[in-house]
Amino acid sequence: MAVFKGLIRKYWYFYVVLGLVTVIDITMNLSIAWLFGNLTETAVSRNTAKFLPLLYVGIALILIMGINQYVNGYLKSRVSANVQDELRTLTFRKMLGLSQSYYDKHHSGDLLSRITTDNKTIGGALGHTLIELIKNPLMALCAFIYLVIIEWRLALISLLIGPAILLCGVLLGRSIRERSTVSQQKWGNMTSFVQDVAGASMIFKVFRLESIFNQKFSTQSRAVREQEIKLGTTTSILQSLSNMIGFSAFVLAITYGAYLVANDVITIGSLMAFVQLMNYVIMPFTTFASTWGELQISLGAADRIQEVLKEQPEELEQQDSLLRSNQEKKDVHVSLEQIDFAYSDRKVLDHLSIEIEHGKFTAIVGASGSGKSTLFRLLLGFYNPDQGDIRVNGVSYSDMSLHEIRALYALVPQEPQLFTGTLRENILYGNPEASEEDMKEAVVHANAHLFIEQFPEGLDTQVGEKGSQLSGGQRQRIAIARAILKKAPVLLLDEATASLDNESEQLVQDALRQLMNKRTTVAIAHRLSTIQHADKIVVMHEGKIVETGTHEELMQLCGHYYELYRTRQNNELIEEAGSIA
Ligand SMILES: Nc1ncnc2c1ncn2[C@@H]1O[C@H](COP(=O)(O)OP(=O)(O)OP(=O)(O)O)[C@@H](O)[C@H]1O
Repeated sequence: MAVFKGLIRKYWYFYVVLGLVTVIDITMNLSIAWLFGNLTETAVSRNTAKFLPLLYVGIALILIMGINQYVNGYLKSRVSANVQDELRTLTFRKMLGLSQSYYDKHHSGDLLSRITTDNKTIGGALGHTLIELIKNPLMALCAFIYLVIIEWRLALISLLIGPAILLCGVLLGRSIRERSTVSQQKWGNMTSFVQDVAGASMIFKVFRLESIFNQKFSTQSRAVREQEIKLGTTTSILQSLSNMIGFSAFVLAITYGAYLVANDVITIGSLMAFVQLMNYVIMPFTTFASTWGELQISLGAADRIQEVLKEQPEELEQQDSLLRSNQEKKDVHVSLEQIDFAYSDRKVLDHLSIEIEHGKFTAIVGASGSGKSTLFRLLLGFYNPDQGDIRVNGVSYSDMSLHEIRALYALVPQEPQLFTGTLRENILYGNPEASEEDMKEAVVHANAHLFIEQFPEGLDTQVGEKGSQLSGGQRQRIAIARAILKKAPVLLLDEATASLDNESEQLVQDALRQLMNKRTTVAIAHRLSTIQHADKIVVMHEGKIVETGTHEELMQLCGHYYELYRTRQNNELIEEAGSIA
């Protein structure tokens, strides 16, 4: 509801004009009823002189009605488009500010369906349904007053239908809203599934998952269908009850009207005007069912958008940051002190302490699931430690804003994560204000110029969805160029070369060496051959640090690192032999 109220307040002036247009519309409708009555009276009294003036009045009424309806339609679609734009932008902005834990728990497809389908429903409601809900009772009231003037006994019959139809609406409205919310949730699940599958075409083709996915999709689509049928059933019951009540009142009133004409209580002209007016009284009530249903559906959609809007965003800015005033950001020393961290109740990091020294290369190694990526997530401020502290040049993360924390790092993730658009756009995401020279320098340092020069459109080449039109090594080098351009004091590398062949790896390694040169670097490494020259290697095991030292020191210990090194070296040799063969 809060979503609705805010938007109505914002576009109040549209609603005022629409209110005026509605009043003109009602006046025109009542005038048509008056015209019918008069024309009939003229015909009965054979007063042909009145025909022409009445015809002119009719033409004028039709013209005014036409213009008014155009203004009405235009304003409604404008409100609807404005509301949708506003809400979409608001939800998207909110989405960008959501915490990492929100993204961990919610599927992106569900967010997509809220921003698109739910948003459209709300736009329709605020542009159309709401006006109808105001116009219809007003129309019924005015027509009713006119009816009272013509014949109060007939008017009383029409009065019966209002409360009866409203009662049905109230009784069935809640069920419509609930069913539509469930239906939208199921739509969200289905959209998420389609998004997953469409983004993994190579996997479903290679693993021949077509029939399994077909089955899964059919199940989800059926679930949507069944929910929509349930929703349709309830709205149809409401619709048919309203129609039955409305038409019963109509038949009753016409019969009684005919009786009054037969007994010369009212004229035939009054009966004609009455029939028209009765339509205006009944129609709002019969259409009330569908408009009320639409409103309930849009309230369900508003609930789903409200759920996102009321999520607590990350606080990116913070007043009085100690780091800003204290330190020269380029010389960064990061200390992780006795960090404990758990996802829900599963402890992942246990009393973890690491010193990330300025200008040094720190490598993190350890078995899969030992908590290396989680450590990065904490460094980037995606999660707060449950215990312990992270300090930058002695300043605690709790005294820094998230903007400042994230400004400290450039990240080359394991999956390069490019965005649809050109190479240039993707590289500039590292620093949108960078000059053309800086960008080109970053491209050269990342060894990306070697392949970009071969593309006819150079930096303006489209990369495709998530960079699908580039090779793995090319994507990595674009991600490295993006990281170089950020010129952040600390570089985080997450197994950046793990999935590449030897040639690509060599190019990427060269690029990384450029990037790491004299820069504080933390790298998660699977290929231990790439970190032998690291200033410090931290070995993690089940969330704890079990060894720290240089490659030589750790090899002499003959402990975890030694074992890891031997196992991985064997694997790398096997891989190399495989690639040579
Ligand atoms: N968002 C999450 N919610 C709940 N548990 C998670 C989440 N992310 C990771 N985990 C769990 O935390 C543990 C550590 O995961 P993490 O990704 O940090 O390990 P890792 O050392 O980087 O592994 P790998 O080398 O395989 O990438 C794992 O047991 C994993 O299942």
